[in-house]
Amino acid sequence: MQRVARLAAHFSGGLQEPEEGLHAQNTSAPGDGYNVAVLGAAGGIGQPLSLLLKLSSRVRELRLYDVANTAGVAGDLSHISTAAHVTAHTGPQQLGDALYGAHLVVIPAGVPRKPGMTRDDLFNINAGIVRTLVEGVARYCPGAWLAVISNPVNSTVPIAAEVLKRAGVFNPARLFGVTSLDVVRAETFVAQALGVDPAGVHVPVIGGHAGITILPVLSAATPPLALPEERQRALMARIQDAGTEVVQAKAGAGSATLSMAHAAARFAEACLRAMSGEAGVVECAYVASSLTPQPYFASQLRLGPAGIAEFLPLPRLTPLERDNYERMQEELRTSIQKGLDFAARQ
Ligand SMILES: NC(=O)C1=CN([C@@H]2O[C@H](COP(=O)(O)OP(=O)(O)OC[C@H]3O[C@@H](n4cnc5c(N)ncnc54)[C@H](O)[C@@H]3O)[C@@H](O)[C@H]2O)C=CC1
Ligand SMILES: O=C([O-])CC(=O)C(=O)O
Repeated sequence: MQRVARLAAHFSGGLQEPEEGLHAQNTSAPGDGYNVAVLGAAGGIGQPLSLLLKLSSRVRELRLYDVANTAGVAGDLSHISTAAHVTAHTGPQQLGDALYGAHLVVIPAGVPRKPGMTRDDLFNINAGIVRTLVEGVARYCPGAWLAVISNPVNSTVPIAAEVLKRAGVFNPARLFGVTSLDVVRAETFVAQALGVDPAGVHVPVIGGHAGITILPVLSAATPPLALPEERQRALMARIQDAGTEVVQAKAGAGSATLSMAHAAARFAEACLRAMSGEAGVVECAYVASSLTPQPYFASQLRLGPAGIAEFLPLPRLTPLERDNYERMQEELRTSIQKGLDFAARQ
């Protein structure tokens, strides 16, 4: 706790611009792996995500943070014979130790949907959780890459950005809303339609992470997909409603956790590969963007050692996709503004 006490004392006057040395503490690229913190690690997503990260040879330290039950999850995972060293951190007093020196922070903390709810119905609880955790990121690991899973992603990412801006440490190249599950689902359902192995399928998904803001660009799928328009519509709707499909199947016991853990682990691994200098890492994520009229938008990104290295141009859209793109604008704008308004009130 000593190192955190020192930092906490440094910032005791509130969130201030950290010293140059603090920015530097988590921007190096060590040869022996990276420190990854999972905030919300004891939850439905957090546990299987932490398991998958424990299996990654790129992870040096796996810091598990939650408000309860972290010790049990960490003790359990720590018996797995892989190199990643697992530590447990419970409650706000231990957030600093979980975050200090982290290269990548993944946030699945927050409440999930029940049947009949929209993702936006989670805003009132999750907005505050994300704000508090990102204040910790700003304070203890301001240079870390930050991947936000907590819903509603369309609003929680703008909140995270505002918190980081207020602390003077916002780096738009390193803040991501995780939309990989939409890509994973699109790949799965397109592979089923094509009758091929999903491993060889690629589908960009752009926009946001709720309902019609999820736009799978089926016309840009590889291998190409030639479906009548009615089947295309049905496939788009299935991908857009896939989260709800799981919420209903779980009947009150939560939302997607296992597929989400896989998707988040895939995204985290891509971040670590890019950090370590691997070329050609491309992922979709919801980020601060100037590709469209909305200040946040999910699109294909080339990741490099310092974060987003390039925004790939949006794929050419068919009239059906263009119509969906136009219809999503108002919902995306409203969700982003809701996040900005929340952050401004604090
Ligand atoms: N981006 C995406 O594609 C997806 C996002 N989600 C979202 O992920 C979030 C988590 O879902 P689940 O893991 O299923 O929920 P869960 O309820 O099973 O787990 C959430 C965990 O967060 C912890 N938590 C609550 N407040 C916290 C705080 N202040 N600090 C640290 N930890 C805290 C809880 O103790 C719990 O362990 C939900 O908001 C859900 O909507 C879920 C699936 C896909
Ligand atoms: O649907 C939900 O509430 C969880 C989620 O974001 C998803 O599964 O895509």
